[in-house]
Amino acid sequence: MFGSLKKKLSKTVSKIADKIYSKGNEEEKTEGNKINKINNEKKEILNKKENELSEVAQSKTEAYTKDTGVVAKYNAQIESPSKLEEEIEKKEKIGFFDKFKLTKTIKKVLGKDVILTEDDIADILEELELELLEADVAYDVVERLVESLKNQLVGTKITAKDNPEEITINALKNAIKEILSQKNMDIYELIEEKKKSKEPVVIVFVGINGTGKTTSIAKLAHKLKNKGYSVVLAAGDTFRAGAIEQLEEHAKNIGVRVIKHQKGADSAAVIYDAIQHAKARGIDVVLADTAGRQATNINLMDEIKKVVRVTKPDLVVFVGDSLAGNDAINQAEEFNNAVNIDGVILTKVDADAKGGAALSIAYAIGKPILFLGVGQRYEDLEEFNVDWMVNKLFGDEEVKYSTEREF
Ligand SMILES: Nc1nc2c(ncn2[C@@H]2O[C@H](COP(=O)(O)OP(=O)(O)OP(=O)(O)O)[C@@H](O)[C@H]2O)c(=O)[nH]1
Repeated sequence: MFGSLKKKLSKTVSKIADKIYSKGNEEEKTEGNKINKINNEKKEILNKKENELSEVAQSKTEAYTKDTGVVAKYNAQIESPSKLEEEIEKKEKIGFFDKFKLTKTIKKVLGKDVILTEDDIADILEELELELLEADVAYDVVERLVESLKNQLVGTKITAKDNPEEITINALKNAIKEILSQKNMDIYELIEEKKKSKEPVVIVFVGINGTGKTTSIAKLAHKLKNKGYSVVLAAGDTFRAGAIEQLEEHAKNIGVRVIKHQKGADSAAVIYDAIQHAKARGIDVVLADTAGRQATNINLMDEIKKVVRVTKPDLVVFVGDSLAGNDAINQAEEFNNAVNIDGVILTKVDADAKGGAALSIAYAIGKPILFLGVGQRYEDLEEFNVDWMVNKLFGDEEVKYSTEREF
């Protein structure tokens, strides 16, 4: 899952890390040259001073040949180089502060401290932009991600003790967390809340044809039932041939009831009846299917507005097909404008190598992804949260999903 996105992000990590190392080496190389230069200069000074001193000592010796004590002093100086060096350092005022500066320079040079400039990573970020667009990540999301990466990396000091790969991965993780920072929604909390007032939670599923609404309803019913909640389904897709029978098949497999009318009946009426049924029997959750519709079809969009107006659901969930990439994002925006989506279920993520929709859809409409459809079995519905996504994108394990079909 998210295979190609994962590869693209790890490529960026290694490119930026390489840039940090090479810049550090450059600095180290430059600093290395500086050290050699300083050492050579020092050697020259030492040699010059040594010659000077020996001339002085020579002339002194001549002048004071009588006084051997003095000669011994000068000889002693020439004999002990460290003493000589001290003498020279005093003379050439290398002294403590100069020494410290020298050490400091050496420290900076040896410390490989690196501060990335915008130019250092401009090409890498440009390449990342293209790669993300290729993975169907929405343009605004790509811009936001790259901007965040730049703000975190440019101008920040990276020292020898830092690990450039770690620095870059953390910056990318932060950028992705920023993009997926929509307020999360805990469906179980909502159910517990409504149970207190003996009211069912009503969830209406909307989306275009074939995205996986009916299937996702069945998977969620399966999940809720396993968590001990009672569920009833509303066959609100009275339009598509076979939709009611498909939902009945799922209901039978999972062991829940379906409230249905005949084909062509009013969708809002079916859902309304299912709500009354749930209230009368103290059922916890009503999951309402609706007919798939193109967001561009004004009449069908008016119908879904009526369904929401009449049934007043607790949640309107948009079901998007991750394989549709940017189209899924555009559809989510259209439905959100029409009926104010509360959350998203993104289906067929198991079959979606790109992964761009998962990164973009929540950002595009400012609403959280609630679940991901990851296969064709009833348990193939993953609860979505940011850390889970980040772990999938940067974790080591290769996630393999079963290709079994249960429906
Ligand atoms: N691999 C995979 N297939 C899925 C997933 N979710 C749904 N599908 C398949 O997608 C196809 C369409 O699913 P439906 O639930 O019938 O879609 P729908 O939105 O109800 O379709 P309409 O009733 O036409 O609106 C079916 O073959 C499902 O098995 C998923 O997460 N992974």
